[in-house]
Amino acid sequence: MRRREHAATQLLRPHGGLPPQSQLIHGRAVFTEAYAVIPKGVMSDIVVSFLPHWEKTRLWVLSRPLSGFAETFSQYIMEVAPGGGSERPEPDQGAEGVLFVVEGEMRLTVDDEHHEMVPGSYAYLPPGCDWQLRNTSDAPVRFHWIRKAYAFVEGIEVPPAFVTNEQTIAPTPMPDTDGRWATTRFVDPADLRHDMHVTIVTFQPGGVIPFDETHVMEHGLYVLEGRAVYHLNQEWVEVEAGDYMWLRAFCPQSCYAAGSTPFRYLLYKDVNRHMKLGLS
Ligand SMILES: NC(=O)N[C@H](N)C(=O)O
Repeated sequence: MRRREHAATQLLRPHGGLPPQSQLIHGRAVFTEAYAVIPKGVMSDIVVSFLPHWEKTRLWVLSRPLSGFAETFSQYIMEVAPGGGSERPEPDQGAEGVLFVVEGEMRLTVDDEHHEMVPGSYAYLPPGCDWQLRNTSDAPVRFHWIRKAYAFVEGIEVPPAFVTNEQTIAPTPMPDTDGRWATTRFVDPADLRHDMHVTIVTFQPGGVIPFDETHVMEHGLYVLEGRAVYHLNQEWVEVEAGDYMWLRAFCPQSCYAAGSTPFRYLLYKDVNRHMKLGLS
C-alpha cells in the first residue's frame, strides 16, 4: 500500500504545467520508424486532448494506429476532475478496453454494478460492454485507457468484463531469473478469447532482458516506477517513472533495471490471432 502511494506521487506531479518562458528545455522525446519515446516532461498542458461525451476530463494520447490500421491499439492517460466522467464513454461497439488506475479514485459501473477503483485497479471491458465512469471523489483521478478493435473469431466467444487489482495477483517469475524479472498477468495466456494482454512487468534492481526480443507483437510501455536503460532497435534510451515507449512490430528490445528500486511498467501486447494477409 505504501509503495503504491509513493509510485503514484512520483507519477503525477510531472504532467501538466509548462516550463517558464526563460527556459528552453531539450526533452528526451524520440520518434523513429520502429519506436517512440514520450518522456513525462512533454505531457504538458499544451498537448492535452478532450473527448466527446466526457465531462471535466482531459487526456494525453500516448499511441494510436498511425499507418492506416497496421497498428493495433491506442493508449491514453485520462485525467478526470471531481464530478467528471462519462455516461457514453466508448463510441465504438467493436472496441475492447483496459482501464488501469495510477492515482485517485473513481466509480466504474459495468452492467449496473458499481466498482470503486483505486490505484492498481484494473478493468477489462469487452466490445459492446455497457459501462460508465464517474469521479465521485474530491480529487482528480488518473488512469490508463488502452483500446483495441477486438478481433472476433468464429467459434470463440468474447470474454466477459472483469475488475480486479494488481495487489491481489501474485507476479509470475520468469524462469531462470532468480525472481528478478516477473510479470503480473491479469488473464491466462492460454485463454484464446483474449486478443490483447495488458500486464505489469517488474524488474528488481539489476534485472535484465538479456537479449533483444524481436517479435511481431506491438507494445505500449508506461513506466510506473523506477528507472532503466532500454535498448530499442539500435539505440540505448534512459527511461524513468512517467515515461512512455511505443514499439512497432519487430522492434528489437532489451533492458536493464538501473535504479535502486524496482523498475515496473504497464505493458500492452497484441496476441493470439492470425495476421491479416490482405486477401479480399
Ligand atoms: N519489452 C517487454 O517487456 N517484452 C515482454 N517480455 C514481452 O514481449 O512479453
